[in-house]
Amino acid sequence: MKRIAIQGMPGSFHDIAAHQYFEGEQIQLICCDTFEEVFENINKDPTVIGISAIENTIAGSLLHNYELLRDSGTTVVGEHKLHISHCICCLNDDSWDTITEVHSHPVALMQCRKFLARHSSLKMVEDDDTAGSARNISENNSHGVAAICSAAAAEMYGLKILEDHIEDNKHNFTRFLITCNPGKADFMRSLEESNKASLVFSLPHEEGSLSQVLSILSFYKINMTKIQSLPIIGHEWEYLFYVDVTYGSLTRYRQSIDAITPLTKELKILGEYKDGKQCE
Ligand SMILES: O=C(O)C(=O)C[C@]1(C(=O)O)C=C[C@@H](O)C=C1
Repeated sequence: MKRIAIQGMPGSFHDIAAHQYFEGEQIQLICCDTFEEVFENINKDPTVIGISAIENTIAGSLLHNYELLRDSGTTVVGEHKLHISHCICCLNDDSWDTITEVHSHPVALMQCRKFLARHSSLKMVEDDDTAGSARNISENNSHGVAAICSAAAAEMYGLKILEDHIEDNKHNFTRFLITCNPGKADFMRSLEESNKASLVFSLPHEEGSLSQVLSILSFYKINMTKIQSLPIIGHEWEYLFYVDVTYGSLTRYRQSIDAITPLTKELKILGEYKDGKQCE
């Protein structure tokens, strides 16, 4: 039985992602309130696997999770891309006329900005996760409160769906990273089958330093799929670059890493894994 730490309750999108990624396997969820707790669980017990959202196609990157990933010393061993669709739901005896508040995870609220602008009289309240918002309404019999969550979570907690598919764009996907203790990585994925890597490095403040790194990656036929810069706290105007690359040849990828290492500072490989398919 695999033990999977997620941020959120049963019925959250992390729960859905965990069950899809480990389809056909017996899993036990460790439901955490925060992403910090997810990484703490992996560090406390090396058999625990973590799943953390890292970016969404409407709301953008979950920047703090990049930092947590780097600082935790855990390794990325996989990814999962999940189609996200939200509904707004409430108690059975509530309706559009009686609800005054809407609760959800901040990233979920961001994905429904246009919908919420059309319902500007609703007070928005940020919560730990989408399913937790639904569960609270149900458990506390919260009249006048609605939740934004998946239709599955609405059903799980016995709530009535007022409107479905309320996200700003139907092409709404969240990418989740599967992380574990570095010593367990080889049990979780085969390096030979890997075709994607996540790296982080900083660069000297010199002309063309980033473009040199990118040129080398291109020379080795390494495709950069994402670049995210984040400030280095305490070093004003200096940045860490989080880069995702895909490759057809592990050898060429390794050669490219050897070639860029002297041009970068603090280069760290966060994980080498197989790219994830987009799932409904
Ligand atoms: O609240 C949930 O259901 C979650 O799983 C969290 C989360 C996130 O962290 O981005 C996951 C996927 C969606 O993008 C919205 C929220």
